Amino acid sequence: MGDDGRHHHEFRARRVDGTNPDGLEDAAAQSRLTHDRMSAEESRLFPDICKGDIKRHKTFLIIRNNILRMWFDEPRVQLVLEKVMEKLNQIEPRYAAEERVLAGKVFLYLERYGYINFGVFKRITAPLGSKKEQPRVIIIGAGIAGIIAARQLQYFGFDTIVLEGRSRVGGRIATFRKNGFIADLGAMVVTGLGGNPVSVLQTQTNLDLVPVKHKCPMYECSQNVVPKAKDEVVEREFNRLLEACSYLAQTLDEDINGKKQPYSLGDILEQLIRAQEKAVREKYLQHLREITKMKESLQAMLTSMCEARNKYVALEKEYTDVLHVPDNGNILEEFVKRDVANNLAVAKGEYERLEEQAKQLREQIRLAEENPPPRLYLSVADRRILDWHIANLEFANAAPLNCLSLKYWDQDDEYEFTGCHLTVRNGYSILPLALCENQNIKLKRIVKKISYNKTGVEVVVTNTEDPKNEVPETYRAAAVLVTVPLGVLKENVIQFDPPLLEEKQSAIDRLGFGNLNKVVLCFDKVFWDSNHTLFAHVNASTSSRGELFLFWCFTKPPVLIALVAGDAANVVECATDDVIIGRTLVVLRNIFGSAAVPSPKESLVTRWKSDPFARGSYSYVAVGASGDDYDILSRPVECPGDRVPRLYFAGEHTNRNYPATVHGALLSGLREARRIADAFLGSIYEVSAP
Ligand SMILES: Cc1cc2nc3c(=O)[nH]c(=O)nc-3n(C[C@H](O)[C@H](O)[C@H](O)COP(=O)(O)OP(=O)(O)OC[C@H]3O[C@@H](n4cnc5c(N)ncnc54)[C@H](O)[C@@H]3O)c2cc1C
Repeated sequence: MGDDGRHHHEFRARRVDGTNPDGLEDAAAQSRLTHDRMSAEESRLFPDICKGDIKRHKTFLIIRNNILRMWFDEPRVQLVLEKVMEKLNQIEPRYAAEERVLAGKVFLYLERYGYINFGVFKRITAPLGSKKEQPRVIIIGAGIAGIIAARQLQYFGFDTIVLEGRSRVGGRIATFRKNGFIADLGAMVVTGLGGNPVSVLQTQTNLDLVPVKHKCPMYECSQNVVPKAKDEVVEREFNRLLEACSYLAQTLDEDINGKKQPYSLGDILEQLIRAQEKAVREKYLQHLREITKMKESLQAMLTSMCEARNKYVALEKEYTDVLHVPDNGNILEEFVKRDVANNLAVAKGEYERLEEQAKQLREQIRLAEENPPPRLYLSVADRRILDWHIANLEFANAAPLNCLSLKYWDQDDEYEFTGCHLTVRNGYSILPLALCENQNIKLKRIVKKISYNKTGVEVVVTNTEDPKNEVPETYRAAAVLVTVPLGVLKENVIQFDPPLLEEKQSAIDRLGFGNLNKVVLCFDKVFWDSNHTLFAHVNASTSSRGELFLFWCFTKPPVLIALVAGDAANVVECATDDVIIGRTLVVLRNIFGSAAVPSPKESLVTRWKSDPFARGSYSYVAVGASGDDYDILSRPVECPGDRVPRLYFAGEHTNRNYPATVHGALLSGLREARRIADAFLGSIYEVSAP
């Protein structure tokens, strides 16, 4: 998941800004495709076009980009092939039968892959799939991945049933609504709309998105506001440290004595901080040593000056004496006189030279003493601010930095969407609720066992509709799509028969599943600065850095959402609501004054780790894991000798490029719906190579 808007990764994806006049480039970029190049997936699906002449290649891209643009023009209505053909006819009336066939295939490909006709849109035609009898697919979990997959499969003509353990849909999209107050307890931020499939769903469902304002005042434990300049200096230092970590991630040899020894981001960051502290101390000591040396030189110089002065005084006396000797024209006496005068001039010159040198050295000592290098790398106050930035990163990754893989923690960075981060003012749950319409969803069905073989799948659940009489139920289908969170897979609460292969099980064990909690406080009036969407709270110690470190306030009714990240997120799991809410009010009263902060009208504390249907917040690349593990988790499972896989996996933890996010979960659902359709309906769009 992304950051809070305080510090930003560089956007590397193409900006979707509507500057190209025909909108084709934007349409491709919005679909995470390049307008003038076939993707790897397209090259695989259309080998004859990919290897064929440039003209065919161009035709493919024109058709593809135009279809995408037509979809983005009106995503509330199903885009049908007839309309596409009509449009293409206007653009290029000379298209021959060959191009028309191609257009049909491109259309089916875009639809099957979830580039068009996904989400909540008005249906115009019957399903476009094959005419064969449609098989049944069981989807486990009514989170965003499960619901979009079910919806898509239903659109393709499958008979779907969603089994959900909770009494509500949405999974980790969960909105608290009471007495007009709204607060998102799970996902809350849309990390840019450029390239994001959520932008289509926004249009379809009227999600009210508001940009996160970048300005974020930072309060110390007391009422003091951290000066902006100070915050900026420490933030720059934090980014410098991260850059150094990134450099070390590329260069550090993880092979120690022939044994793989992966590093964590946190360990290396702390080592760098310690190295900087040592370097700064070293530099300061060196400075003191240099001053001592200069002072010793000055001392030696003063001794020499003293000697020179004695010599000079003695010569002066000698000279006065020789001057008093009467001039009797004796050449020798004249010679002695001149010799003494000469020596006197030399001695005087030597004394003056030393005097000048001593003056310069004194000046050097003064300057050095007045401009010492810093004694410390970070003052106590600086370290607290740095810890705040670390907590912010721990929030984004839902894990303490010492759990994150140094090498791969940011492996998905290059897929970051463009545009500012936004929050959902009317509550994110609007999205899953809209997607659930006309879906066959069974709530309060806790899946206990999944058996699969060449004939199909069997899913055993506990029906908890009546808590006094929980009954087992069995569902059968041709295939099953498992979208339960990684945390649930890690707990082995679902028994797989036959058990999952070692490769998948070890990827489940390796990938991390973090924690992040929120404290929601609803008030009858605003007492914070309503010009800001966020304000930061700097904790007193490194160990408590993630505790209530950031407050969000963006809904109309006065609601504050405080974040608890890093190690502090797990502390929340074992404390009572009274303790946590009391602690949050103390923090707020320290910042705004006791009189200003009333008692909340409503309050709530999340405990995602203790939630049996989540077991944490979202996935991260743990020490020892890598992006490959997301791919392994996404692979379907085939029974030996079977024609199609029966067991499929979706969810944020199966999306290598977009993990830990709503859009990642959404894209994984679209991906698996396509995979199941390909397996059971056939790959209708494939063009055989010439
Ligand atoms: C606190 C928090 C903040 C977040 N913030 C953001 C954010 O700002 N932006 C963002 O993009 N993402 C954010 N995320 C991540 C985002 O919410 C998830 O990545 C996404 O919602 C996951 O969707 P999913 O369908 O993969 O899983 P889920 O939504 O977890 O769906 C899985 C479903 O499976 C069900 N289930 C579990 N076990 C069983 C069982 N045994 N039987 C039957 N059903 C079962 C669950 O009840 C659940 O409904 C946040 C998550 C959390 C927890």
